Amino acid sequence: MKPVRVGLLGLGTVGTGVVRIVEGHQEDLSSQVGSPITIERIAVKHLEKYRSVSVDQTKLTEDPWEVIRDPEIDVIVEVMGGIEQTKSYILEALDRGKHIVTANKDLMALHGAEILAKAQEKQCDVFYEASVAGGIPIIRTLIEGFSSDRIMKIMGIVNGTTNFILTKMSQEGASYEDVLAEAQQLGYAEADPTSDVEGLDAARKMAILGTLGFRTNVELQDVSVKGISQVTKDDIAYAKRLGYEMKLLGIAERQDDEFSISVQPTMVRKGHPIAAVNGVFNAVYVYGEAVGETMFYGAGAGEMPTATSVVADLVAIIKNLKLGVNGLKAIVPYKLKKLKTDEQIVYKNFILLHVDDKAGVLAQITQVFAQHDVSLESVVQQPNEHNPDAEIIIVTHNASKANMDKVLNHFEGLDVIRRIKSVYRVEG
Ligand SMILES: NC(=O)C1=CN([C@@H]2O[C@H](COP(=O)(O)OP(=O)(O)OC[C@H]3O[C@@H](n4cnc5c(N)ncnc54)[C@H](OP(=O)(O)O)[C@@H]3O)[C@@H](O)[C@H]2O)C=CC1
Ligand SMILES: N[C@@H](CC=O)C(=O)O
Repeated sequence: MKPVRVGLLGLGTVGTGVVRIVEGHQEDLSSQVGSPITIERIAVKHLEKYRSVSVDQTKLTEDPWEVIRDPEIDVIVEVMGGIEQTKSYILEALDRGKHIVTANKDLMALHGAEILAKAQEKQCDVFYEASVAGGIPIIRTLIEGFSSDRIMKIMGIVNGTTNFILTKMSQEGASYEDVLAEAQQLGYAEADPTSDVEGLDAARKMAILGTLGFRTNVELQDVSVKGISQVTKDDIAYAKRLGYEMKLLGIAERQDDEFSISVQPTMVRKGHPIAAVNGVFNAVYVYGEAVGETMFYGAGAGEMPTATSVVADLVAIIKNLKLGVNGLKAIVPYKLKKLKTDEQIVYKNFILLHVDDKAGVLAQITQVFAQHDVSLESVVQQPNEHNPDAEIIIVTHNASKANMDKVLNHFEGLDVIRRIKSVYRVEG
């Protein structure tokens, strides 16, 4: 049995897990695919760096091209990160007939269509299961498991770092900065954690899920994005008091052939299964016209969960090699996309206002909502613990984004409003 030879780009958090699984599960893997799997070359940035897994030093190189151009290598596993330079490695590897596994959502969200088209042209596989929700096999589920259905909604906690931060802030009262440092140390955060906390990482993942779920070409700029860096402990406490959990939620919704897609901190009603997803765990809720509600849950980041998905892709490629069917599974979006307008995007809102503590203010404020056709589920006025202003806490019924924007613009010009303290989407 000729071994299948793998070139690994990156030996950081995920790469280390890949080596551990390929070595630790070798017997089982090779019996599944009918050949041994060997990691032949590994590209790293710093040759001398300490590695927590033992590797033959002669396999290491600081030049990824050496791995890409090695004629002995059949499959490239890219767990290095980066976008433009990494894209050029992948395209050249495909030109050379090598199959690709990647965990790189940045690359796939921005250049997935081009890479998949090249893969099809070269009859190569490009699999990217680990790029969304770490250890949850959601990509294969959307492509294969739901091929018969029409997916109407995908809602996900798809960033482990921010869920870890929000959970620790909510359950332990921990500070944002301390928990972010812990997430970095545990290998959950991106090299630049701004993309986690500002929602970009989740937006890239939602663009991938939207493309596969709605079978259209969702691009990153189609996703409206807001991260968690402005979420305060007070906001989390208000959410809890009202019966919600604060989550960074990606939401992709479709109506007929139009869709909207966003990532934003969202107050999720306790009792919705997604409200109970804590720590580094991710969950993807999928609503299909035929199947109804489904939900997929598991670790969204970290060495071994992510490596599980990477190595599963490797196994799938080798099985295809044996059958001679590589390159057949690239998804080609079949529809032109149509984004919903702000008039068509409808959801409930939580608004916290600091206002003058005097008679008539509440009536003035509720009037603004009525004027812009936004009806209210609940309104509470109470003194503010820390200053002479009063607080008004409002939860709306479903309202269009366009009308809510009008309300908020109107508030900007109202003297009695000291501050629009917080505005969040409400789900569930
Ligand atoms: N961490 C996670 O939980 C998850 C990560 N991902 C994705 O997986 C990929 C890898 O993430 P992760 O393992 O956390 O990242 P790390 O930063 O831990 O590892 C990156 C690895 O790539 C190597 N590397 C970086 N740049 C170069 C370069 N120019 N040439 C050669 N080697 C290079 C580094 O070398 P050296 O070790 O010498 O510094 C390191 O081994 C990213 O795309 C990430 O978004 C996806 C899902 C989950
Ligand atoms: N930084 C990402 C890693 C996995 O994609 C996250 O926290 O989810």
